Amino acid sequence: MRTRLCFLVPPVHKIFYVQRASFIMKRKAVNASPRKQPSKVPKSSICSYLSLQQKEEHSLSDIVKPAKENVNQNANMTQQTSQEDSETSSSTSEHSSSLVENPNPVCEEKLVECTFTNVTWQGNSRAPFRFLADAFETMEATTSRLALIKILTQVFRKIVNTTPDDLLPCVYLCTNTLGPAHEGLEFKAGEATVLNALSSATGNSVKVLKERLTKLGDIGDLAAECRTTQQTMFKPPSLTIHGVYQEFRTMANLAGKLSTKEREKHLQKLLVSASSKEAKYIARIVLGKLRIHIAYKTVIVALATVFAPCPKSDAKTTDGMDVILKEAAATLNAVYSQLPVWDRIIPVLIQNKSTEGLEEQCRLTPGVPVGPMLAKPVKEASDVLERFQECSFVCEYKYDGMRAQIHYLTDGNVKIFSRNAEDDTPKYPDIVESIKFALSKNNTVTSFIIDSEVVAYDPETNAMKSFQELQGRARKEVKIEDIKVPVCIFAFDILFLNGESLLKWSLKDRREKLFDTFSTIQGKFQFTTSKVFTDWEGVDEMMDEAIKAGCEGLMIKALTGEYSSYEPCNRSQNWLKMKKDYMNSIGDSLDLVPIGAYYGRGKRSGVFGAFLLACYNSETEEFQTVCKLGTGFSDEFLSSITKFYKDGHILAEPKPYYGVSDTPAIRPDVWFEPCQVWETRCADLTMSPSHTAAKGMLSEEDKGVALRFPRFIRIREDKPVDDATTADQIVELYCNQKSKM
Ligand SMILES: Nc1ncnc2c1ncn2[C@@H]1O[C@H](COP(=O)(O)OP(=O)(O)OP(=O)(O)O)[C@@H](O)[C@H]1O
Repeated sequence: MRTRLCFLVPPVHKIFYVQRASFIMKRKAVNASPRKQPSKVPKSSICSYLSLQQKEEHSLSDIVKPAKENVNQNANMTQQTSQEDSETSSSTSEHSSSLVENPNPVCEEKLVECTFTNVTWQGNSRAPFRFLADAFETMEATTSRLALIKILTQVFRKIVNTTPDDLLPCVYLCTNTLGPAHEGLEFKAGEATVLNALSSATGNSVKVLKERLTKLGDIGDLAAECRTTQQTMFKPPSLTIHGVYQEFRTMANLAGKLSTKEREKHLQKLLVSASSKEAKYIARIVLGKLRIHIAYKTVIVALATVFAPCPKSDAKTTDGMDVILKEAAATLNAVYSQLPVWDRIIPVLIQNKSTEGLEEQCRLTPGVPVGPMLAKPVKEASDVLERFQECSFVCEYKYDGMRAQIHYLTDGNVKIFSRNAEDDTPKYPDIVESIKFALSKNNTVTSFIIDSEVVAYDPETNAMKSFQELQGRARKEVKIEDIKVPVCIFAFDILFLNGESLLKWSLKDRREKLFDTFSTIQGKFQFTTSKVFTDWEGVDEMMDEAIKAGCEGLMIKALTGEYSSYEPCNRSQNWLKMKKDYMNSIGDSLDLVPIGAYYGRGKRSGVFGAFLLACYNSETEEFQTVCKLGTGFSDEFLSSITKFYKDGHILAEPKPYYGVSDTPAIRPDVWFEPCQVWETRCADLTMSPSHTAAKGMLSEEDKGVALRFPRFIRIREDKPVDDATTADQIVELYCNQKSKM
């Protein structure tokens, strides 16, 4: 993917290395400064682990150093990270002539020591949580991606070698999740629950704890501090990885009036048994703020390293291993994007002792949402034609609604999943009904997965309604008779039919299958309006028609050939999106997170008048500022948003993971919790000394990127904050814009 990017935008290749260099510098700065590490942001979408090749392409051989070398490394790995980073590019050639050992412990059948801890255990007991807490502590102090992968690989390898049953809970705890996204199991505990539990476990009053928390700024540090001062009469039983995970699941499953109190008791029990370090990470996990800098992609690479197939003896060179590791990571990546359920994948890995055979055993399954394919923005005909010169392409209306992946299960059940794998079925009983009608003439269908956009629709005028209308629809346990905002499904793809995955089929064949399988029902179930093209003739007219019909623009997709398969979770050039509004601007809107606000004056006095917006840097896990936003708001919006933030989303201090410059004009009057994503449009992007977005990733290293003439469009309720526009995307938009000037 990166290669394609480099091809289209040559400077980006350089940017990547500038980025790495600046990252090393930043690492040094972090070591030198007392400023806290950026913390993990809440809830990752299932897409966030992708683009593996983008940044790890040249790094895998570094992980495959001989085990002995790993063991002898200085235990304080964190101090070495910047050096390791700078050595990375030469590591392949350094080792290419020597034989390397396979990192797969199952192949080599030997125990591998961990450099970050001396905690050990036997195969007949459970893995101690202390082991994981040691790993978390080391990872927290590490920002080098390679070092993080190494530590995590050691963690997984050690567990696979001793108590493989602990691998599944370990993976969930490392990703700060309790189960697959579509199960929707959440911790359901806020700061108050943790403070109450800490108070009961340590004897400190909640008031004292709160005051201390304001000083420390981190609930984990508070929990660790409390444990250090707490004396216990009897030594409580040690915590295990499995035990902690099970306790968390029990807490999450509690429901009803007394559940909050019950949850506190469970948490108290854990905290009483925890050491200082364990308490720190327990408190953080419960609040979804683990702060160990790992995303799904790190987990995938680490697991792939542990379960890479054994090399044939002639492939035991670093280069040979590099290929094996990349393939293993690609396999695991592909499997996870089709079946994002560790409970299904990890037992197969353990049983097969390899990633081999995984694709056959872990397949796309109706009932489990697939990571949706995403699109890249384009703004000119030449971009499209350059991409699709060898094949015909289809233009479809880009509807302004919400993504819906609709599954039909063999037991006749229908499930509807959002873009973030949330189960939206209770929200759309009308869609369930429409699907059954659309299928009614075809009794050969036993199961399917289709991709579609749900749009608010007026059945009387047969017109589409705005996205805002759709957002106004009730969300929970909706009854058909209560529905006030009818919707129409616009189906555009089919991924699975009657037990067979169609992902690898060409879009042309998938569309034929889609049209053959379903009957349309006006205003309830329709196919996207689409036309096939081989050149630009007629595309502009179609764009005008789409806008007139109330759509955002066009989606442009390859019909045949290598670019036409369905790529779960991938935002590639295989799908292009073109929005009329942006054709004269940067090509796309941005989804940004408000992290602060400025009090309004004059007409806006009494409400916030402007906001400080940030993009998300997934590498450093920081929110980096990109503009002050003061236009595009209605008076009602400003009143309601002011109320929303004042009702419990204002912070006393900026989060340690907010990247904000010292420019006084940028400092907001109040800081916000990062809890919303706002779609924002702008005229163009410019380098700025006042903003920090993508700072160090472009040629002017001391400047960030800023939006010029930003304008608020709407709140993106379907996006979690770590799904906001990333610093990488900002760089790409900036470079695309520059190359067109
Ligand atoms: N015909 C269509 N084909 C595919 N996606 C469509 C279509 N019509 C509307 N969409 C919507 O457009 C989105 C594709 O744009 P993109 O992949 O960039 O998602 P996004 O980040 O949510 O961006 P955007 O803000 O443009 O919706 C899809 O997620 C889907 O919800």
